[in-house]
Amino acid sequence: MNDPSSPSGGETAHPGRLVIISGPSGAGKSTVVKQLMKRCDVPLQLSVSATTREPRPGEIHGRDYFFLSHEEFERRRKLNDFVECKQVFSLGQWYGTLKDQVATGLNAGKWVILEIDVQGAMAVLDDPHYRPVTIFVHPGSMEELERRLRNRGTESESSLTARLETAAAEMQCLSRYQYEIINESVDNAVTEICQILMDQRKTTPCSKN
Ligand SMILES: Nc1nc2c(ncn2[C@@H]2O[C@H](COP(=O)(O)OP(=O)(O)O)[C@@H](O)[C@H]2O)c(=O)[nH]1
Ligand SMILES: Nc1ncnc2c1ncn2[C@@H]1O[C@H](COP(=O)(O)OP(=O)(O)O)[C@@H](O)[C@H]1O
Repeated sequence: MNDPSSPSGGETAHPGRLVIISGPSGAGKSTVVKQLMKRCDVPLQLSVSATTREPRPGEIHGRDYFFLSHEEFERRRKLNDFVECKQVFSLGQWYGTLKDQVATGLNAGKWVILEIDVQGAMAVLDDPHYRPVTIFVHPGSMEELERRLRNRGTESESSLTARLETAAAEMQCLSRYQYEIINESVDNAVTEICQILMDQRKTTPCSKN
């Protein structure tokens, strides 16, 4: 997946860009993005979101999310620290994209990946300041989605139900995205997304430096 248009060893004169990856909880977004970061020859940075939900076993503060109390999240919301923030599920948990994560990446010429829900994606699209590449990832059927969420073993029955209900609504927004990826095989999904980013990079005008 080397980019022949890259002038020298990956360091390019291309400016950074936002890449939104949305899709139902359990679609495989995190799995695909982790592989994408390793395999794709585009300078990527994953934006670490803030959330009020509890960490899952193995999740690390600052790597997977910034895990904040409701009070701290609200304080940062009032300080206008978020590009967008939403209460994603009917479980009362908040999620938000931090401005400093996005700014640091874009200023360094990175393609900054936002793994965010549909409402968050629409909020970013409404802001003329950003021209994100938008990608919707789903597993092909609701039955497969439920199987993946159950196999992951991270959700209570009520959380699982909320995620499946939200998923049905999110699928209605597929047409708002530029690209649809059906994540049947992780390898194929990664290859397809990487190709999209490399193609987009060729058409993104070069910056002055
Ligand atoms: N709007 C918004 N949604 C987010 C953000 N970070 C994560 N999400 C979304 O919140 C939902 C739940 O994420 P999470 O609790 O990690 O569950 P998972 O997607 O099943 O692993 C997913 O749809 C994420 O894409 C964010 O910063 N903003
Ligand atoms: N293509 C795939 N085929 C089968 N299982 C998958 C695939 N992609 C991801 N998974 C599994 O599905 C579950 C949900 O994936 P995850 O990356 O956590 O989804 P999301 O970030 O969209 O919530 C995980 O257990 C993961 O290992």
